[in-house]
Amino acid sequence: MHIAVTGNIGAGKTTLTTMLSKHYGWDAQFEDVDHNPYLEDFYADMSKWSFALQIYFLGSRFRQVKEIRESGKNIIQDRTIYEDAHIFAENLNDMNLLSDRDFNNYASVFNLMKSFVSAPDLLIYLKSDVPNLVKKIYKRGREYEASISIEYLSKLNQKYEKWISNYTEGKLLIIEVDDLDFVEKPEDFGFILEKIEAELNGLF
Ligand SMILES: Nc1ncnc2c1ncn2[C@@H]1O[C@H](COP(=O)(O)OP(=O)(O)O)[C@@H](O)[C@H]1O
Ligand SMILES: Nc1ncnc2c1ncn2[C@H]1C[C@H](O)[C@@H](COP(=O)(O)O)O1
Repeated sequence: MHIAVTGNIGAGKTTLTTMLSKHYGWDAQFEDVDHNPYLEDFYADMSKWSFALQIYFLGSRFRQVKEIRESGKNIIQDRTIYEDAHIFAENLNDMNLLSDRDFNNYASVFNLMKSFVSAPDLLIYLKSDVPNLVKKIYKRGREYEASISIEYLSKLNQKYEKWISNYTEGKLLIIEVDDLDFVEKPEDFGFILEKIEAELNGLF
């Protein structure tokens, strides 16, 4: 079984992925953040580094897709390859931080890869508004993310809403996380588990 957690920066994907992996004993796949050779430079100069970062994330995410296909294990994944293309790369192009030429080049590689990508059995979308995302990014305290603007997060949130409203590739569970504290409150985590189990009824 393949479950993926999706959502904007700071929504709580890594936290929930870790908790679900421990709770169910599933293997977890995380994003390539700490050893990412471009992320810090990207936040210092988005226009200069956007193409290199997108290619890096695309390769790293495709490696995960391959692993999921080959492993045969139950896997929970922190963010999907769809988000790189349909949320981040598209948004950078909209904001003129990724040129049309580079975006088209990127999109043609992504479209080739897409035929090898299977949708997760369940996609869990953590929906959060921008002030709450800002609070959680601040709480996490990665220095290079201090430059993330409200405008950038708002545009990403708009892209997420559009993408999720058109998502038909598989089962989808939307969780509004702003009034939940699944880190500190076991009942909030229990609420999420109930929703997941209702969606996966029969697969467990
Ligand atoms: N529902 C929540 N309630 C309280 N704190 C949360 C919640 N979700 C995430 N956090 C905190 O917010 C920060 C960002 O969460 P993280 O899981 O890294 O987000 P993401 O992986 O989506 O970027 C972390 O410090 C985490 O502990
Ligand atoms: N495809 C991407 N383009 C730009 N930035 C990206 C992409 N994928 C992830 N990121 C950034 C956003 C955050 O700063 C870190 C980690 O993501 P998070 O949502 O906090 O787990 O990488």
